[in-house]
Amino acid sequence: MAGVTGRLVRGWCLRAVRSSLQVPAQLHMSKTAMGASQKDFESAVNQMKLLKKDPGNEVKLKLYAHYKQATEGPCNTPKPGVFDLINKAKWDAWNALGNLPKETARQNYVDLVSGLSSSSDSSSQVKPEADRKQAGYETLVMTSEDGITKIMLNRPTKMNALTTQMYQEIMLALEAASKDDSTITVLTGNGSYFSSGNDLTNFVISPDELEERARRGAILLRDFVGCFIDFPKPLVAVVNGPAVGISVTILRLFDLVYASDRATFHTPFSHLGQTPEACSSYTFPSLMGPAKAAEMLIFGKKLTAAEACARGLVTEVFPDSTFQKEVWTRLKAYSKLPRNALRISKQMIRNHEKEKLHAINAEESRILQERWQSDECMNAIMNFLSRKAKL
Ligand SMILES: CCCCC/C=C/CC(=O)SCCNC(=O)CCNC(=O)[C@H](O)C(C)(C)COP(=O)(O)OP(=O)(O)OC[C@H]1O[C@@H](n2cnc3c(N)ncnc32)[C@H](O)[C@@H]1OP(=O)(O)O
Repeated sequence: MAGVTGRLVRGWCLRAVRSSLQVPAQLHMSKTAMGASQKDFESAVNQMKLLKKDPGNEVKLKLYAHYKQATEGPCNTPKPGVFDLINKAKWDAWNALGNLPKETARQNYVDLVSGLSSSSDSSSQVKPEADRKQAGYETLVMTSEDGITKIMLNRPTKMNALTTQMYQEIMLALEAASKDDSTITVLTGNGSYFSSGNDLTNFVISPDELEERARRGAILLRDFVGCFIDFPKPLVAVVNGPAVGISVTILRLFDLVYASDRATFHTPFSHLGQTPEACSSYTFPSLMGPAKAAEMLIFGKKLTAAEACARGLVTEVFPDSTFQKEVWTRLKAYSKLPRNALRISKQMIRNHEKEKLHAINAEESRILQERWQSDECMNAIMNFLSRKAKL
């Protein structure tokens, strides 16, 4: 199951697969001449319920298809509509099995689950060390050293695209950083990107869930941005590579923005049928003037690091080859400055517009809640997922 179908199902949670894999009570417990018995099959289904690690969407689709084939035979239900992405992916997977005999499907299902269980057993043997390092975060690496708390986005293979879980973990990390004894808090990215912005698979949902998910998304967005507006200590963005969408607009809520000369700054909201967030509809025009803000926020012009610096969005640009060394040397020196003075000065600079920013944040989130339900937005997401268009 490669390409488009694989992509269409991201965001489909393990719980949903587990529930679609429940064993009907009337199944018999007889051993067949061919491979796995009904009992083996049922115990594989039960094992799936205990699986701790998400096996990924391609495997989940395979499991779903083989479960359906094993219990109901060949797919003979109507094909779901084109916008019903998840059910269509599931239907495609089942339908692709054609006339595969039930017994073979059952055996394949048992083999798949047994492969998953042994790999999750072996990974659990090496896990404790990794867990300690991550201190409870799955999508971030958080460290505190030399008076600096560093929050590193850690999905390098997905260009640090921000999943729902990631927004929540960043909020928790900021809350912890605001209370720890560090002087400065840093946000950066692992790998080649700072972040490619909102993970577009956050939008992979069935049509009947759209309204509720848009409502919850708007609340999450408002709370997420609110954490940056209220953050009490100096907050620094170490922009190690390209930044897209909300990872650009949020930068104006940081106190320092250091960028590698490899970084670019791109806000393709209109291309996605969406509108600005993170208070950028107010902060960008006030920072760079309405004409330059329009070029970015309405027309999606991608800026180089030097251009972003000239527009006041970036504090300073460093050559990529010396970026990490220069930035961390600078930050370590800053972190030795008197902690309370830094904190109070930050609050004096920021407090003037805090209330206004919260109001703008609420309004932008409300508008986006509507946008996410629009055809323009849906079509743009479909294009990305099917890779007809790259931004
Ligand atoms: C609570 C909700 C709040 C919502 C707030 C709203 C925010 C608005 C925004 O942030 S708008 C911006 C959204 N982001 C984008 O539109 C970027 C989309 N991604 C791309 O255009 C490209 O991936 C790229 C230019 C960032 C990188 O291109 P490149 O060719 O170098 O790499 P790949 O495309 O092959 O990417 C590698 C894998 O990473 C996946 N991926 C990258 N970015 C995203 C993303 N934003 N959402 C989902 N997935 C992303 C990509 O699909 C590849 O995965 P694969 O290897 O499994 O195919």
